[in-house]
Amino acid sequence: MAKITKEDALRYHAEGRPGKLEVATTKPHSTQRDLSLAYSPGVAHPCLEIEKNFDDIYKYTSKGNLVAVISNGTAVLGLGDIGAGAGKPVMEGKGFLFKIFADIDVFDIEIDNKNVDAIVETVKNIAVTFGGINLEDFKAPECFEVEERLKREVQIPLMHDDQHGTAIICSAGIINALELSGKKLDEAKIVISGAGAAAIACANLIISLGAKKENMIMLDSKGAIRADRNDLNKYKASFVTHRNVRTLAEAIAESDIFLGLSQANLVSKEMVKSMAKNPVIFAMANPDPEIPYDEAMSVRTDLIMATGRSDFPNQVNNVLGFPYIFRGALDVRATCINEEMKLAAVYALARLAKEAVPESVSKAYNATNLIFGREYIIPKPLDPRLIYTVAPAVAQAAMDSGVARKPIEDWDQYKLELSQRMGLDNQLLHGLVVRAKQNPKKIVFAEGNNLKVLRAANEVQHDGIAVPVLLGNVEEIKQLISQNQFDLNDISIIDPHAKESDGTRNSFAGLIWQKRQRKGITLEEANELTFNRNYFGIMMVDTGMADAMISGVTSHYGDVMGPALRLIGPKPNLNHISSMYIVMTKKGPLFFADTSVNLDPDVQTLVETTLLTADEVRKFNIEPIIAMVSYSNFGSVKSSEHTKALDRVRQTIDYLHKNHPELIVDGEVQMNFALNKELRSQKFPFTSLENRDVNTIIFPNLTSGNIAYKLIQEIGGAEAIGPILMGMKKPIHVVPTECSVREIVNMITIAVVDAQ
Ligand SMILES: NC(=O)C1=CN([C@@H]2O[C@H](COP(=O)(O)OP(=O)(O)OC[C@H]3O[C@@H](n4cnc5c(N)ncnc54)[C@H](OP(=O)(O)O)[C@@H]3O)[C@@H](O)[C@H]2O)C=CC1
Ligand SMILES: CC(=O)C(=O)O
Ligand SMILES: [Mg+2]
Repeated sequence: MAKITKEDALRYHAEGRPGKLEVATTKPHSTQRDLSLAYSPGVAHPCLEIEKNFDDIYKYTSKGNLVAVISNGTAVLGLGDIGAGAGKPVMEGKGFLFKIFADIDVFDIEIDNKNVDAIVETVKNIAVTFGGINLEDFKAPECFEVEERLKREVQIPLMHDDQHGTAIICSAGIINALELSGKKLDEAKIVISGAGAAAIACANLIISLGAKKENMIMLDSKGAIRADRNDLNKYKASFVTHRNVRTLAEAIAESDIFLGLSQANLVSKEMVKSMAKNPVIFAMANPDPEIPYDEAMSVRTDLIMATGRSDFPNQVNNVLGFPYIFRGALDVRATCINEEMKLAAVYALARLAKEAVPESVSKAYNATNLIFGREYIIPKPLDPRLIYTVAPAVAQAAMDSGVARKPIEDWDQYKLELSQRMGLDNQLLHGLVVRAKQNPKKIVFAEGNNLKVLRAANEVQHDGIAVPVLLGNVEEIKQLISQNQFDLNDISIIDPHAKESDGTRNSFAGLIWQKRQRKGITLEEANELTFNRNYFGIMMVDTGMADAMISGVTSHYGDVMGPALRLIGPKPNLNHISSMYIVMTKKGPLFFADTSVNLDPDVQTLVETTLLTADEVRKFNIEPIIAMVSYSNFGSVKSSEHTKALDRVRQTIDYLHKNHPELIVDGEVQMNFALNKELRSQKFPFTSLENRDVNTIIFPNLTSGNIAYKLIQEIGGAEAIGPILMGMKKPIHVVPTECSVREIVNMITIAVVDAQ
């Protein structure tokens, strides 16, 4: 990552609207009526309802999703006591992270006061506004009393994040680091630099996970916390060491773990060298760690190193926790954030780091090595799974420990809602996944040795969506599986070139020859073709050894489609096959056809495409409302020798209106009139589309269909799933070479549902 300069950071904050947050409205406000509803007189009604029943505040106001990030600026990052106003960029930053990672709205509140009574009184008095309270960057020891007292005063989730958020992430990282270094927490010698908010909380949480207090040495700005010191507050005093050490250099020698929650540049290379074998260093001071990552790593190779920084591996930062801890707590309307909820977050994070990383995360970090190991012990902040992994774990723990006032009943639905909040998913795909899981089918992957394909196979097998069969060299595939730590040990792998496949290949060769002997193919040629994995996979589907095939990541479209058409071909009543893309727009899914097969369709092909598409759309439990688009509206362009494509559309519509009156289809219509029903019904009120939302678009030819879906994918940012081949006797699907793992997974899901 390129280095960030002071100028970059200042410009980022100053340009445009200064700061990083604004307030947005959530209700219509374009008419006088809207204003009367939003404010006086309409607003009086929700006020009176809340007066009658306080819980209605969650129904009629933003309280349930609103968190206060509150600070007095006394321990801002590792910058120290810089004052309430100077801390505001950090608090706005925290609001920013709450929003982007968990869709939680934040007001940042800076309290210009260091007096504990005044702080407690202020927070207590404003708590009614909020669903939760995140205390931030209050220094120790005052922070402990502030939090303890406020927890008694308010009945909403409240947490001092520098204490507990940090402790949760640090503990998850420590669990995984020790697993890799082969050490036990209850035997580990631990040095903690810092005896403030974060340090004390981290020490306490790892103790509750098994670490021994007697194996710890804690240091503050004056050196080791020893029994002979008379300047210790009660929190520090509980960590006194009886070993005869005073300095960090003495304490760190032969230790197993160093936790830094103090200040930059306190640890030297010599100190790193002096640690025990396979040491773990978490230098978490911000913005600069106790020792820079590179410096520590240059000293020894057996070190597992983490910092609070995003520009090095293993960022231990509380951003991995607070958005999701509060999300889970708010969603069950918890009365507090208790120990059970914190531990649930620890284990959820530690577990997640061991799961295969989605391709989107590797891409976001431009990394190929995000595999559980020394350089990846903790999930990455941009991992989209965090929200639906950590938040439900916290919510469940709140319910189990009896502090949830609004328990979650349908966990699948809750996880879907979490994904939807973040725009990660939509109803249609979720419905398909549920259906696929009910009856997972055997899917053969022609390109079993491709990493993207393997990742997709790993995901669908793990999620129970499909039973993958991989084609390719067994040794090569097994090596890729183990290198990438995919959970695919029991997967079936078939190598068409292997001796064991001879029998299957011979029978496929015979079948191919039977099908193609009058098309000039000899038995020898047929035999040769069976070594090709696309032919082999197609024949597996043809003979029922698999339910569907996916290929295309490394093959040309024609190299898969050609043999598929020749060997399997269209269903008996059809002359053509056709293809469809599902384009996921903000307004819901749109079905586009034909996008990939028929270049210049005649009327019969257009009719078949429309009927096939209608059938396919119904499979998603959606009634197709079909517009046949063109550059003309219902006859506005006169027919001539230059309007052949348009005339074919018109003839198709005539045919469908006569022969399929049950189908809701009309045209020819321009795209804007197709998609905008108000516009359409004003100008063309006579159409059989009536005042309906069109969800299916039939294009006059492949050129326009293909351009349209790619345009909306690139410029509109819509996700597109396809091409879904329609009309084949058996399902064969060809994904585009540039497709992502997510697109392959989507395609497999559809293939499974198609094959059910
Ligand atoms: N990575 C992450 O996610 C997080 C990192 N942090 C970082 O942890 C650090 C501490 O934050 P926080 O606990 O909130 O702040 P506090 O002010 O509560 O604590 C700071 C502690 O650091 C100690 N300290 C200062 N100088 C030294 C020194 N030379 N040697 C040893 N200890 C020293 C202080 O000692 P004394 O008691 O004597 O003053 C104090 O105990 C900050 O750098 C912060 O950025 C915090 C939260 C999250
Ligand atoms: C990350 C954070 O909260 C801190 O450094 O204070
Ligand atoms: Mg902080």
